[in-house]
Amino acid sequence: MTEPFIKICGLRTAHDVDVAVGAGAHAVGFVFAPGSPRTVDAAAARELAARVPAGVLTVGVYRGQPVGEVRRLTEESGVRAVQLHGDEGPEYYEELRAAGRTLVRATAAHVARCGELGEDLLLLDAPDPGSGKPWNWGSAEFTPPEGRWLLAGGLTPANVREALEATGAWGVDVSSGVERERGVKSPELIRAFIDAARGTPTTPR
Ligand SMILES: O=C(O)c1ccccc1N[C@@H]1O[C@H](COP(=O)(O)O)[C@@H](O)[C@H]1O
Repeated sequence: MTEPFIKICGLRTAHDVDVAVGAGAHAVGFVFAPGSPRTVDAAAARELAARVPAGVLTVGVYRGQPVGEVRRLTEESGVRAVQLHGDEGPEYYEELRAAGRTLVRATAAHVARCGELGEDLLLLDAPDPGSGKPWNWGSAEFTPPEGRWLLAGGLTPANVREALEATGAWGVDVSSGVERERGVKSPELIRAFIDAARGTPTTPR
């Protein structure tokens, strides 16, 4: 199995960003969706994103927000990718594509293949994103989509490897499973998650 793409989401402190990047995350996420314990504003995200090297993707996370608001927060923060957790249609995706962003479509629905709405990456998530609750990715009824897709929803250092092997996902995304309390990241769990996703034993650092 090749190394999976690993995104650590819901980061709010410079230290957590440095830990995730230093441990080998391929992407880091900043939540702009209102009502989350992880929500940051554009100015805070801009400072955090400025710490991230060019080879690591910065992602703004949105849920059901008007496209103008998504464009504004994305431009003000400088994040390179947009992750959409709503029921946006192809025109919405097209407008953001024209603005030059990488597009991540997040959904709990069955999707046959990545790219149907013009997205670059598909993210299959639980119905209640960011809740830490898993879904039935391990069941016989789940048919993985074609193309590049990320698995999220209730992943932890203890189950991420099994999840990757069971589903064949191209990558994984996590928030709750690397927190010591809701909205507060644990550097140790971030490192353990990345090591586990890669299939390497965790070493104390
Ligand atoms: O993290 C949030 O609070 C959030 C809020 C609104 C939309 C998406 C959100 N996070 C996404 O949810 C999954 C992580 O889920 P879990 O906590 O690991 O179960 C991931 O895709 C985040 O980007």
